[in-house]
Amino acid sequence: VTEGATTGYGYGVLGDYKSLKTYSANGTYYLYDTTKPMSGVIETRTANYGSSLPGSYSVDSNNAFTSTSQGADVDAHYYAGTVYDYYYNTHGRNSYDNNGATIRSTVHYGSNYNNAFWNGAQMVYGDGDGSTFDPLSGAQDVVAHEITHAVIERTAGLRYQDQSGALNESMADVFGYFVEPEDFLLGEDVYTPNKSGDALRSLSNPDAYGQPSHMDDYYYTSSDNGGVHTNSGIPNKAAYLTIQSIGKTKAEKIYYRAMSVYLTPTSNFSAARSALLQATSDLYGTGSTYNSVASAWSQVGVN
Ligand SMILES: O=C(NO)[C@]12CC[C@H](CC1)C2
Ligand SMILES: [Ca+2]
Ligand SMILES: [Zn+2]
Repeated sequence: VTEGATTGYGYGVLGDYKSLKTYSANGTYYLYDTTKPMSGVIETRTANYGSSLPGSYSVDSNNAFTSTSQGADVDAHYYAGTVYDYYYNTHGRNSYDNNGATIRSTVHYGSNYNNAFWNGAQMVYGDGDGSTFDPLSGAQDVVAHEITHAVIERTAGLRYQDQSGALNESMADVFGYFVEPEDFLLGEDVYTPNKSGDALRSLSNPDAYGQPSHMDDYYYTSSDNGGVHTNSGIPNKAAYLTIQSIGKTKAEKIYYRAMSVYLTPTSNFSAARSALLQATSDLYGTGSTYNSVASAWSQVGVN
């Protein structure tokens, strides 16, 4: 009986063909990728529309994950692999813990669940209700957003409340862009499947989706941990302005260094500006690049 790493294929949430790193044992194929230079693996599971985690392995009898219900599994697995590759190839980081930890994802969580989250140990994705969301693993920027929450937990540890919480959200969105830089939108591939041209958030125009893009419009609220998904618009806009002025290649190095070296659990927006400027100085000195970062944060009212 053959056992070991295999290559299968499947169709993602949007019906797109994807090659998959699978594992074969006892005539069953698993979404279980052993090919990365990590001590762990990339594994994808299903909660089978329930809420107990981690659920059972996503399997297939012939290594062809082609049924409609397998789209969420296919994309969670494939995009987890691309996000792993991004952090390893671009920043030399080996998984979210920088020690090759297994990246575990569970899809088909709950019923018509319009959300996704990192629960401290793994990724969890709902299928959406087909109106607000398609299965959420169908968006590479969402998968990158979630895995970045895990990275943040192991680095800056930004407390999920008020300004540090909004920074946490913003860093997750910004790395969602760095991984999927085709637009400055977040979640557009799975958000409102029956409506085109919209998204969950925009880095370039936070205001288009009800987020502030300047400190003057900071939203003081007790809900959503102090509006973490609203006030993230302010650092998101600063990131957009930074990327537009110095380019993605420099920006992602600055953001990764700030996240992994300088930010702390209680960093607020002003501390983020300082962390990013310190990272910029470390990497590129205090010339035009430095001035561009400073200007971006001044333009959103953070000094
Ligand atoms: O921003 C988020 N979590 O903090 C979202 C909400 C919908 C997408 C999946 C998870 C992004
Ligand atoms: Ca996007
Ligand atoms: Zn988030």
